[in-house]
Amino acid sequence: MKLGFIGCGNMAGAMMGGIIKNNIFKSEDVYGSDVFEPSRERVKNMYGIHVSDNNVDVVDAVDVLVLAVKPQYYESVITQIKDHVRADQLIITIAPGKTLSWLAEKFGKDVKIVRTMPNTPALVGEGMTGATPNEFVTEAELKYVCEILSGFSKVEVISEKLMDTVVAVSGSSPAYVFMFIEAMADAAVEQGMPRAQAYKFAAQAVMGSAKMVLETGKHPGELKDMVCSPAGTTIKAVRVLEKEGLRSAVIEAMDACVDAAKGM
Ligand SMILES: NC(=O)C1=CN([C@@H]2O[C@H](COP(=O)(O)OP(=O)(O)OC[C@H]3O[C@@H](n4cnc5c(N)ncnc54)[C@H](O)[C@@H]3O)[C@@H](O)[C@H]2O)C=CC1
Ligand SMILES: O=C(O)[C@@H]1CCC=N1
Repeated sequence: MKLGFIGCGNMAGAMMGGIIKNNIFKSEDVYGSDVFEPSRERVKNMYGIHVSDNNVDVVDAVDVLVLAVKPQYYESVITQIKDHVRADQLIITIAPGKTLSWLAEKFGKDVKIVRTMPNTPALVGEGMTGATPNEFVTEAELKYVCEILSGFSKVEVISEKLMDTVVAVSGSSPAYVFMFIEAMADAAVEQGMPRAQAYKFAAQAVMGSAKMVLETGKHPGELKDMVCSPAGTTIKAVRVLEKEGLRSAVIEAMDACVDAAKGM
């Protein structure tokens, strides 16, 4: 089997890395096309894949095709490739807002599509992906696509109506987490800690906390309570975070993210 990417930017690169490292595909079986030469050179040098400036070359060469361009280029790319897409090919999309019905209309024929939303922690093998198939994808094909996605992430098959939520809670959320880490590190630097060390402390605390949620199965509130000693340091910080509206800020930010996804 051969895998192709149209668009070889940040997200495609992160996906390729995990897929090749975990031997889901060998580099000689991975193809990528991009209009921008530095993008092509980057993935060629990093992963040793075949690259081309012609999207149709990639469509013709592969069994599974990932559309990894920005949402605003989806329509022109689909127009360019639709006559070359074969009925037995699997198409994976990664753009927010591009629904299965929108995609079906643009392809104008029966095409097997799995709509997904990955995230950039794929780059370090810790991605999270939501996936939803259209009616032409068999159970075995969906399982196969999930195996590919597992090369760089955990995978959940979800109903399409939750896809905009997945954009907010995992597609975009690494950006909010990076801001949180940056803010904690700024505070530590203010207190006198060297910056590199501050990032290490803050990032490891976030990673360990996330692992506790995933591995203990305990409610996040219970885990928070375990940190808050009576009359201790943490509860003072928690009080300020509540006063400054941390929860509300996060919820409003994610509502804005969902609205933006719906508008694409
Ligand atoms: N960056 C992220 O965290 C995530 C991105 N996505 C989605 O992944 C897709 C790609 O995003 P990024 O990788 O971040 O963007 P990017 O800008 O890093 O990469 C897109 C690539 O597509 C190329 N390109 C543009 N027009 C093209 C065309 N007509 N034919 C071939 N290549 C073309 C560009 O030269 C660029 O290298 C988008 O739909 C985005 O919404 C999804 C989840 C997370
Ligand atoms: O910001 C964006 O539009 C893309 C989709 C999810 C993450 N990045």
